[in-house]
Amino acid sequence: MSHGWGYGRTNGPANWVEEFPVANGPRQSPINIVPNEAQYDSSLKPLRLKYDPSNTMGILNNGHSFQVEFTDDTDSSTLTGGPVSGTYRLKQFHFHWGASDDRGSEHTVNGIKFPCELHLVHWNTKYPNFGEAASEPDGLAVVGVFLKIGPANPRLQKVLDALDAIKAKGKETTFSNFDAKTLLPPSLRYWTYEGSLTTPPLLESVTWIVLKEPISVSPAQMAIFRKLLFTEEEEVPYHMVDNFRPPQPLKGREVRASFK
Ligand SMILES: NCCOCCOCCNC(=O)c1ccc(S(N)(=O)=O)cc1
Ligand SMILES: [Zn+2]
Repeated sequence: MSHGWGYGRTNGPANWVEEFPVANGPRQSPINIVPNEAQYDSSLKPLRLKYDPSNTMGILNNGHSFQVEFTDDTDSSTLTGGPVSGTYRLKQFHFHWGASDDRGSEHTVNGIKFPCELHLVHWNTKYPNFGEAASEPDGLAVVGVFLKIGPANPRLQKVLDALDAIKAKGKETTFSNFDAKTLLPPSLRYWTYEGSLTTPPLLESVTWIVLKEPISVSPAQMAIFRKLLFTEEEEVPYHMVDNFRPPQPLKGREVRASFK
């Protein structure tokens, strides 16, 4: 690709393989989840998410999405249980969304796209830091949460209210004391499979944990996501929309369910 990767016609998901050949690898993400083909695994443990709001560091527009970042120098915000062994620390959460409510999620369920998908990114503390963990097959665990059109979500609104300050690529602002648990649905029932980062470098280091129950987002709230820009302040502005990779081949992988 002549310029950095993105979601455009010349630098989007179909082009990523040119610079990142792992794009055609055996454990790429996202995938289409077919609930009837998921194997219930009674040995899967309940997911344990413990998030400390005081770990919230800030919020950043990185030109591909926006992310809320957490300090990860202690075990105060962690994922344990579920399909993983050991302790994984929360590093950031971010979203993927569409230009309209008919698309936007990365994972799909029976081919159904949701308007938005939340990713809570955690790294395995058996490795010294996120960067090292990201290149290990058991290095990362990402919790995916679907957002479905419905009533406005007041907990999500706290995040959306910060977006005015980070409209352009590279902008970041203070954001503190946010409890990421408030973005989770009541049920933590999940599907899990071995996959990858869904953006370059597409590293095959992610244990995916996709929650079955969506959280709500209103059309007006979706419009706020779409005011963000892929571009820097002085550039010709392009709205940050359709920043999702489509589902990738399963290549024989098993998708397990934590529920019957
Ligand atoms: N710099 C040393 C190696 O860095 C590891 C690669 O990470 C580069 C930044 N990308 C991410 O952190 C990153 C994190 C999560 C997801 S996703 N959408 O799969 O949840 C995609 C990308
Ligand atoms: Zn993501």
